[in-house]
Amino acid sequence: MQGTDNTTIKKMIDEQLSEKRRIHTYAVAEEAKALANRYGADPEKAETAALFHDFFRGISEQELNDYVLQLGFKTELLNNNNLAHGKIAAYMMKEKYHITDEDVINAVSYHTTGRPHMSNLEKIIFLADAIEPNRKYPGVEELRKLAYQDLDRACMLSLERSIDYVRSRGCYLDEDTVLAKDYLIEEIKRKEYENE
Ligand SMILES: Nc1ncnc2c1ncn2[C@@H]1O[C@H](COP(=O)(O)OP(=O)(O)O)[C@@H](O)[C@H]1O
Repeated sequence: MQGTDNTTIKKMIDEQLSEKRRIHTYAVAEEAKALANRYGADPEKAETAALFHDFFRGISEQELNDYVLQLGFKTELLNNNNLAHGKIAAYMMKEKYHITDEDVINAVSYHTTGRPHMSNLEKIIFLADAIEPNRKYPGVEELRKLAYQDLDRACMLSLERSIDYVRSRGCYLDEDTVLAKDYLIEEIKRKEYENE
């Protein structure tokens, strides 16, 4: 794959990320590789996307807002690192680290929200982030199990939970998650129909 190699990215992680984020990042990378092997995706690409997914999670609010404005992201991303960090990482992967693989870049860009028509790699990164072994929240075990049984249904479950969680907190809900869920409902129905 073109661009900065995974060994170099790991050195950057060791030097620049906090211990907690480093542990989470490496755990997502291991989980993503395992899911890639399970579903026939490329483990090296899965690792690259996982290594970058939270690389810009720790930037200051000022820096975050500068990126959002400079890059022309929607204003809802201002002061919203939950939604902005993946988009910023995706941009920096291309511009600074010369990663050219669009699937890897999209997997990072949409790892928080999901989106309709997600590729297998996008689904894998979305789920690996949600189920890596350090994650502890009600229902995580059910999702862990489902992730290795049915990629689409596992994504659906996690998307539904994200929507409920964000709504319950009264926060801005990015529509990509709702659109991703609606898309998967139809996709699951379509696959069932084809298999009948
Ligand atoms: N559609 C959405 N709109 C707003 N917030 C969301 C949406 N989807 C997820 N979130 C929230 O974004 C936060 C960050 O999630 P995530 O990117 O998975 O964490 P991290 O990248 O740090 O591992 C979570 O608290 C989640 O509830």
